[in-house]
Amino acid sequence: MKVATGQEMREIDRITIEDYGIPGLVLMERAGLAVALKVKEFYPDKKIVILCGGGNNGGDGIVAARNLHNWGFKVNVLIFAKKNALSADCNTQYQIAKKFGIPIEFRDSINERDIHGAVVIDAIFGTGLSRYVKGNLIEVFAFINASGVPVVAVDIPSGVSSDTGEILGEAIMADITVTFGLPKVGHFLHPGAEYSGKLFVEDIGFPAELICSEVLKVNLINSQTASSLIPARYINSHKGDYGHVLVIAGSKGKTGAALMTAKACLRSGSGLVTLAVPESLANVFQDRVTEEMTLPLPDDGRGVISLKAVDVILKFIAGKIDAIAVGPGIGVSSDMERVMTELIQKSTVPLVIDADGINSIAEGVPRKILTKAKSPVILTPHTGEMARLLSASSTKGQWSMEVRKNRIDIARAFSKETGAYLVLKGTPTIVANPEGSVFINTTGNPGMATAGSGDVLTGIIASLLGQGLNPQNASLFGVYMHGLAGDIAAESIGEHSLIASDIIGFLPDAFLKLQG
Ligand SMILES: NC(=O)C1=CN([C@@H]2O[C@H](COP(=O)(O)OP(=O)(O)OC[C@H]3O[C@@H](n4cnc5c(N)ncnc54)[C@H](O)[C@@H]3O)[C@@H](O)[C@H]2O)[C@@H](O)CC1
Ligand SMILES: [K+]
Repeated sequence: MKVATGQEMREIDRITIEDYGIPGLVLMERAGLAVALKVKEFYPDKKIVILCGGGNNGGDGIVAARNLHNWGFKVNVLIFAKKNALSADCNTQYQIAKKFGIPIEFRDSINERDIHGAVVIDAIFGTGLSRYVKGNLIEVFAFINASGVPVVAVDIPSGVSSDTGEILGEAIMADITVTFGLPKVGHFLHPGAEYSGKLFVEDIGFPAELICSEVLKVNLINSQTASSLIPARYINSHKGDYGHVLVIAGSKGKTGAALMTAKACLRSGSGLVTLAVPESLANVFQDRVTEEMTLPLPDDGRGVISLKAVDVILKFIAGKIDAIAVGPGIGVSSDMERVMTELIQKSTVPLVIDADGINSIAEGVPRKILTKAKSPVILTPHTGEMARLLSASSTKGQWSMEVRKNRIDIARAFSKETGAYLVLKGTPTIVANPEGSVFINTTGNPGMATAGSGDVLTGIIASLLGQGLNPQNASLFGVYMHGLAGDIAAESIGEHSLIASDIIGFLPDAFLKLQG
């Protein structure tokens, strides 16, 4: 499913009205009706207070009020705008609502009596929010939030930026948001996602070719996306048909990361997994692996692989390996930086680069090297690693803030610049491809913020690459399944106790759930 920015949605509104000839008032009728129906479904016996702005979001609110009034609900409309400053369509709805005898007041404040025992419909600002909320509206929004009344937001909670999910000054916290045509980016990025509550996307008649248009570059990764990407299993097949993944991971003190990456590969369907580890630790691994094979790599004597490992790896992968995962727990050294430089330029199979693999690039390899990659590369940084990739160390703090605030733009720009696919882990995880499209994941929970969670994701994505999914699909399906397994784990054992091996443990349930 596509996701729109505020500006894209306004353009869809405009084309629908001007080029297709559907009047704005018709769209507004359907929008307001959709909201009223949701209110009736969720709050059938309540008094309803509709807070409206003077724009078209307010117009939707007045239509909702009229329908609810017509169905016998007790409704009150409070308009937070000047009477002479209503948009044309909002004013039309205001005039109609007056004829229906609906109580309407123009206000600049609100009190306990207004909302006591009521459900509030928030129709103050929608996609037209263009600046910080100021003055008395700050108090109105804060008062609604503190009151604890149920809130249904029209299109997007007032005060939330449709483009970034930022709170512009203050915002109303909704239990339910009813949006139209397409979800907006601000519904999924934080804190907008928390403010939106449960989201419903209602069809109000926008032309399908507009809301499915390739011009829209932000997409959602949901169960439909994932269902369409499940790698096939064939009756007449053998392990060689499901890919052989080489996991290059682990160093002294960080053996668990390597093992989890390899295990996640196997649990995601790989036919064969070889774990390449520093040779001084080979015995440690030998004792702990079960289904995996091991490949000892020359190391520097301190349990971190040395530059000589490159030749061993390149020789090993020739004609035998389908994908490589490199980085979990591997350590950072000047040799590792050179190993990464060589691998990126010489690997004949796709690479998933994570953790210390990313840190090595950030520390000592100009990221330009990624444009010289011989095979597709997927990077899977978390916020801190992304900041490191983008910054000189002196500006790391500033970049961390930037990555937190601007996840979509940062991911998109990096992928376009380097030609690498980017999986920017976080809440939510964003996938970006070099053509400028981005994908927002919808699974996952705070319980997954735990050591090793990223190593598991790396293993899943590498496994999918090995099974023949292209880098984009392996990333999309991988992040969805990782989050789904985490969600099932959280349902079963709670978020607090969730550890990374639980995510691996619940991968089978995730596959079963997706397959219905
Ligand atoms: N014809 C259309 O374009 C349709 C629009 N729809 C609804 O209309 C909404 C968009 O309508 P509008 O573009 O009129 O915009 P809004 O109704 O979201 O708000 C615009 C008004 O708020 C003012 N404003 C913006 N930020 C402010 C701030 N921080 N403080 C004070 N005032 C501020 C603007 O100057 C403008 O007067 C959508 O979210 C949706 O609910 C739907 O009815 C479907 C059709
Ligand atoms: K709103």
